[in-house]
Amino acid sequence: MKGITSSRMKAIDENCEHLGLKGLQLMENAGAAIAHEVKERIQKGNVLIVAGRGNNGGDAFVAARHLAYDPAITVNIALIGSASGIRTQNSMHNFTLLEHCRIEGFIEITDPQKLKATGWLDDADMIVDALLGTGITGKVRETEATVIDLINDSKAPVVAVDVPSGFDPEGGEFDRSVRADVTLTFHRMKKGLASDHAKEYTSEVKVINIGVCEDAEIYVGKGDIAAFQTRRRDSHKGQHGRMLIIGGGPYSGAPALTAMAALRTGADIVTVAAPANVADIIASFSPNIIVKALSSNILCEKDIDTVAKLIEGHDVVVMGMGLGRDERTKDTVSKIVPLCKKVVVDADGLYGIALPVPEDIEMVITPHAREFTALGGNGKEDALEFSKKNNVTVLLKGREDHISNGERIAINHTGNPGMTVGGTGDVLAGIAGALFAIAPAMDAACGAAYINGAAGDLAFERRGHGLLATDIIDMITEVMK
Ligand SMILES: NC(=O)C1=CN([C@@H]2O[C@H](COP(=O)(O)OP(=O)(O)OC[C@H]3O[C@@H](n4cnc5c(N)ncnc54)[C@H](O)[C@@H]3O)[C@@H](O)[C@H]2O)[C@@H](O)CC1
Ligand SMILES: [K+]
Repeated sequence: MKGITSSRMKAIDENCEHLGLKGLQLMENAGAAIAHEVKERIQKGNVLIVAGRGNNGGDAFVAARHLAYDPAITVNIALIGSASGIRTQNSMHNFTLLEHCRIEGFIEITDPQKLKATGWLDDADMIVDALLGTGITGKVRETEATVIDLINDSKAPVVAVDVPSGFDPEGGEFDRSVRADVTLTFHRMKKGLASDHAKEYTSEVKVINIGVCEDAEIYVGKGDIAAFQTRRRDSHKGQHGRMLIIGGGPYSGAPALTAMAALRTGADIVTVAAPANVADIIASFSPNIIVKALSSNILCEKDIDTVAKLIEGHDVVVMGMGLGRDERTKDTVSKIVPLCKKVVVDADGLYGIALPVPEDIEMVITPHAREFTALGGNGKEDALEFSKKNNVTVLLKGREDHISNGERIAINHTGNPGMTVGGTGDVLAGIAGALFAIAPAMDAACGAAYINGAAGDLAFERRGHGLLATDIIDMITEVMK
């Protein structure tokens, strides 16, 4: 069973919130399921809840409330850190409710020895491990590290909440982890829990339905762009994407639109490699665009060395807009693809690519229905099948956009009929490239479809059916605020 990443889970949670399903409701279901599991395993006795200060701990506070109502069960709670340090509203809400419940003992732990001294670890018939969930970052720090060791030293069986604390939900290296007797993970299997080495820490993994709305998963929503809306304070130049556009020749506006859209999406550096006849025109659109002139009036084989050097200095290539369909250009496009690690192909570029895409290249394509058909995707074959068969992430544009990486399909509903004007596809490719420079292909394609459509909807509010591609670019920052 394949699992999902923590960021994907976060996006689903946030989409639920925007649909009106509160995180508090999901937390209630998660906590109730933990309590249910504990009671399945012990009918009476002492339960020790070890909680951290994030939502993972919040789930356990809910479980504590449910368990404390049972007269046969005694609940002790060890909170790592202090109550004032509880980081989320939902967790704090559920913590506060415990004042009105029959909790036997409560202690704030800043020194792990204090937990040892309570004797709770020895007396427990069951431990609920809710120190760290999908919010873990980096190596486990103190006090948590020693508390994990203490839980592992205890003889009591352990129910892990979402993931065993310390375990990397993404499947990467980790320093230490709780060894659980059962792991209750919420909504979907997490990527790390599905890995080969996981079982030693998780034992049996039960995937618990916590009532997520299906639409939050199928439709692209605000949650899908949340990860692109924040930046670390210590960010440095270039860290948010260097993008190379290969476009222009017969046309000059298209690559300029792509470049401006990418910059407004947050790309740090955007370079356009364009045929000599249009290079100066593209540069004249904006001083923010770096332009490199190619050898002649169309992209051709002579340009490959220049392009290869440029590719090395960029995270992602976006290719196709305004290139035209000269046979020499199509042939050159096909020779450039193998030089790329990450590439978005749009418009005329789609006529130069060979499918399936080799394993070591990550490609996003952004065809409309006619281009999709030209690539061999027939109307009946949906984006999912096509994507799987051809090792490519597809963003199939239409009244609703269908996006797939061969594993799942997402549908985007933002956008409006005003966006049939020329240039909107170039804008979309620019947004997709900027996001792909810093994120996995599927996340980038979903985010781009949403942002492009939502910016188009804002442009429509102001301009109606007379909206222009440049109006959409102007609205990108509003959507991403
Ligand atoms: N709507 C939602 O967001 C839902 C979230 N759920 C729960 O929420 C969890 C995720 O919650 P959060 O994002 O608040 O994160 P967590 O509760 O997993 O962890 C965050 C806390 O851990 C600390 N921390 C992070 N890395 C650390 C390290 N290496 N060493 C020591 N401390 C560290 C942080 O300072 C923070 O206090 C899930 O695992 C799940 O249990 C569930 O309630 C279901 C609904
Ligand atoms: K946990």
